[in-house]
Amino acid sequence: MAAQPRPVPADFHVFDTTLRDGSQQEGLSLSVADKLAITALLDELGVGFIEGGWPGANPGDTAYFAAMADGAVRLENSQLVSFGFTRRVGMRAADDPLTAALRDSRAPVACIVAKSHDRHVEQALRTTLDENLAMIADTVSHLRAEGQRVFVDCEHFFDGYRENRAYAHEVVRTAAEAGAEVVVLCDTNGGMLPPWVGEIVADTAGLGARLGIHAHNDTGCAVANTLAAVDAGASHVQGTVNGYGERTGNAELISVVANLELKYGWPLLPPGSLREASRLAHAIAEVTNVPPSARQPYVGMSSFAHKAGLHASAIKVDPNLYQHIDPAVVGNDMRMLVSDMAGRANIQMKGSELGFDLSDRDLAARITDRVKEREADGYTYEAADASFELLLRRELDQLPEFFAVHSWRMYTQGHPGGEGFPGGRVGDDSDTECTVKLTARGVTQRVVGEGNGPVNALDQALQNALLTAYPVVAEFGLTDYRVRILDQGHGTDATVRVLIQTTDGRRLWTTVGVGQNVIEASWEALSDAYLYGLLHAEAVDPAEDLGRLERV
Ligand SMILES: CC(=O)SCCNC(=O)CCNC(=O)[C@H](O)C(C)(C)COP(=O)(O)OP(=O)(O)OC[C@H]1O[C@@H](n2cnc3c(N)ncnc32)[C@H](O)[C@@H]1OP(=O)(O)O
Ligand SMILES: CC(=O)C(=O)O
Repeated sequence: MAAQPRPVPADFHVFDTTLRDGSQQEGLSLSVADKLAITALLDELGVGFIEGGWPGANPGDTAYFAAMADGAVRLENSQLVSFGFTRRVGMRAADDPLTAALRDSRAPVACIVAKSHDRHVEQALRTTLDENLAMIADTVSHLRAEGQRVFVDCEHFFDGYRENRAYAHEVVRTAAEAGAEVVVLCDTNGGMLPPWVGEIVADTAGLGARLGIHAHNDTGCAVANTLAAVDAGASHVQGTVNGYGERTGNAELISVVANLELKYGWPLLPPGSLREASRLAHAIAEVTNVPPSARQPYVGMSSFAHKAGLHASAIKVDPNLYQHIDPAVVGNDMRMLVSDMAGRANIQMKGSELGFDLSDRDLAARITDRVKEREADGYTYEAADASFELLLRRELDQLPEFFAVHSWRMYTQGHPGGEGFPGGRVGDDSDTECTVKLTARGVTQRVVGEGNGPVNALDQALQNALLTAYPVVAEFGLTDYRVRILDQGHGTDATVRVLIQTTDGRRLWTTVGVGQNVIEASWEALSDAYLYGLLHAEAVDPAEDLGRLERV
């Protein structure tokens, strides 16, 4: 582990702006209820400050602060922060309704954004450099007098420093002298690199103000820039969970904190909180409805997923050989992937994860070869764990026969004005039905399913045909269906891969099918989905015969 550069600064601040800057992300929109839910999760994570939004800027944010003031979420670890800007040009802070909204929010802390780049003052604010300083001093001292702690975000600080260092420093000095507790240096356009940030923060630290850092990720360096600022003297870090934010986002706060806790050895969150980080990051993603990135450092699904055979063979001896930390420290898990890059070790470890003893070298080698053969045909097992378990059981002869399919047939008929006809209306269905003949628990049936498309009809037919023998299949439902052409350029006779995700309301599983006929590939994935679901359903015994009732 890296050497500790210096002891943790006293009263180091972890400041979350998921609800304010995070919600400036394209496609992310939070209701008041969403914001309250995320507030509770952030408080559980244990960040020091939660910037909840901009009271007075929109009714939702005003309602959120009113709800917080009414005790909608009782904060155990965090302090609520309301965001706003300096008073308007030519006005008194005491007369500015948006400044009053900060106080009325009843948040104990206000964070106000101030211009610190001379060109922005003159071109965007359209005022003089002196008036901007007066706006900062007036707003900070007014809010202090009203009883709020005040942090100042210096917008475009780094770009401003490069064009007019003296003025950028004058802004920091003015804010601090007026009573700002922290002056936060913002890389608003996100164009900085770590050495530049380090140099500018070190130079600015000479002014004596307590400094913070707020970095955007436009160069892909937001977390690195945040750490560079901390190394140079910043003792307040701002960021968002899952890196949400304007354009390419903000510094990802869990990465920042995990780096400082685990690499520098600084205890920043309450004891035990970091172990909840993966769960909380995913819970927040559920609320924002933005799919979490699998490759997100520390908390992503793939952060500790191992695919290469060489990695797996070393990990079998000691997981730390290919992992920078123990995943449990951030509440994540190591996962072994099975693919054409697997060696015996991947297969053995995945097998043991699923409860199979594959320690026999020849057996493991045979299964590895089988996986590679199937992957060469287009199957993918890293994306379809359920199909891998079925393959394994088939190889081990440990797959009970839940049902035997004798035949299936698909019938689909279009009509003018319906789907598939030029000018036809989407949603005006063609007639699609599927007939399946199968035997389950001794009962043979021929059953028809209708659907709004072939896969839906297949699913309906299979479910109807299994219901008598296994009522539990009524709980199975498709949640995702993906088709990918594997050999592009082959036109309509290309090989396709179908991935189907299924749920029984408690868990999700994915199965794969491959073929030149998309319906056949779908059938393979679908029937394996039902097979896997039955295999893991409670109290289902395929050997129990329901009587040799032939219903054909
Ligand atoms: C870098 C950041 O991300 S800071 C956060 C930015 N977030 C947001 O903008 C989201 C919320 N914003 C809003 O809802 C609106 O922009 C409001 C309510 C704040 C202001 O709305 P409006 O009054 O209609 O003004 P509009 O957005 O068009 O322009 C901003 C005004 O604020 C002024 N302004 C910009 N920065 C500052 C500042 N730091 N201090 C004071 N005034 C400022 C601009 O000069 C402009 O003034 P003008 O109305 O005289 O032209
Ligand atoms: C304040 C802020 O969000 C920024 O400068 O990026």
